[in-house]
Amino acid sequence: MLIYEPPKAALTVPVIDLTPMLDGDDASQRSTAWDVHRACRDTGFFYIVNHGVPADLIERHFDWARRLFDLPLDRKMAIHMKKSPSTAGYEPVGGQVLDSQDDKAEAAPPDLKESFYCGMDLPDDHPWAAKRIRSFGHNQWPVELPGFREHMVEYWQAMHTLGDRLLAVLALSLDLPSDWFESAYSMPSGTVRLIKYPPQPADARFNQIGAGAHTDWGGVTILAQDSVGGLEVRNAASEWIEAPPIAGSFVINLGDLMARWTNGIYNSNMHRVKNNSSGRDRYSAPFFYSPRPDAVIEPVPGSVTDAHPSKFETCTANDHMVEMFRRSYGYAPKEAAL
Ligand SMILES: O=C(O)CCC(=O)C(=O)O
Ligand SMILES: [Fe+2]
Repeated sequence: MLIYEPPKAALTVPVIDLTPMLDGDDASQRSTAWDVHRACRDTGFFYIVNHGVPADLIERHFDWARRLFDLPLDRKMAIHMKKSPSTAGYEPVGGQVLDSQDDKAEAAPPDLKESFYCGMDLPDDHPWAAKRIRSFGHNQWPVELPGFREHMVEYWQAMHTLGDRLLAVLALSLDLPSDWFESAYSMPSGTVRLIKYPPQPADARFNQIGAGAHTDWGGVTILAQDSVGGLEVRNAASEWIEAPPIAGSFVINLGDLMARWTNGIYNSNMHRVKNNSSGRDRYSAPFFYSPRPDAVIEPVPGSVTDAHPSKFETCTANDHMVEMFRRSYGYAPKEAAL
């Protein structure tokens, strides 16, 4: 368990304008890629603006999140994530211990958040849904909220498009062709998550906060946060700093698989959430964009040298994600073989 200490207020998470990736020339794309390179080596976090996702889609996303979490608890429990073979659905408060990466350390208290997951919306008999892997089908929708499913599918698609744009700039930032990640992201694992954090309660347990310190497990995370604040990130000097809300932005951070892919040159950094506001719930909406489950994660060309030998064992994307899920939720979904 990592003991909570208050963060510094320095804004060192850079803001990167994605305009060149939408309609820029080669030189402006390379310059953006270089900004991304520096951010990924340093904190592994950056904000993006001018990303091409309409503001009203993001606004509607938060409206649906509020409507979902406002449902009575028994209605939300009716779609508990344990009922889905792909773990899609509702996670009640206390359902996850995000500060669980080091499974030999003293156990941390559970997170003070509730959440909802949905993955790629597939029919149950689709070959990937039949494998019962996280993020592929078996979504559970709240019957009380007509239109919720259609919205989530629309948001999923928008994140998929933006995710591909980010992978292109990440590839360029590593001196690779812009389509380098494409084959690993055919039939990708994409998960929309909605999260609600109540204000930090006075009677919380020792070191208990909204989301305990953790790294993300997959490829790239695209996070929309509301105006409340509370996201904190560990910087290159291992100090905690705030990543405050910036209107119209997404926070981008790299997950463990991207760190493995780059042999640790890029950082999948620790972050955590504490809602210090008085009386305001905080809502956030990450999209986890990860390679296809059977993608073998080996260091990209140029990332292993004599001076920088290979740091990680080769694994499949799914091996790592399942293990991290098990550590934080205390169970592993029963999957078919890949
Ligand atoms: O709510 C946030 O700002 C971050 C959430 C997060 O880190 C996660 O879901 O992995
Ligand atoms: Fe996270």
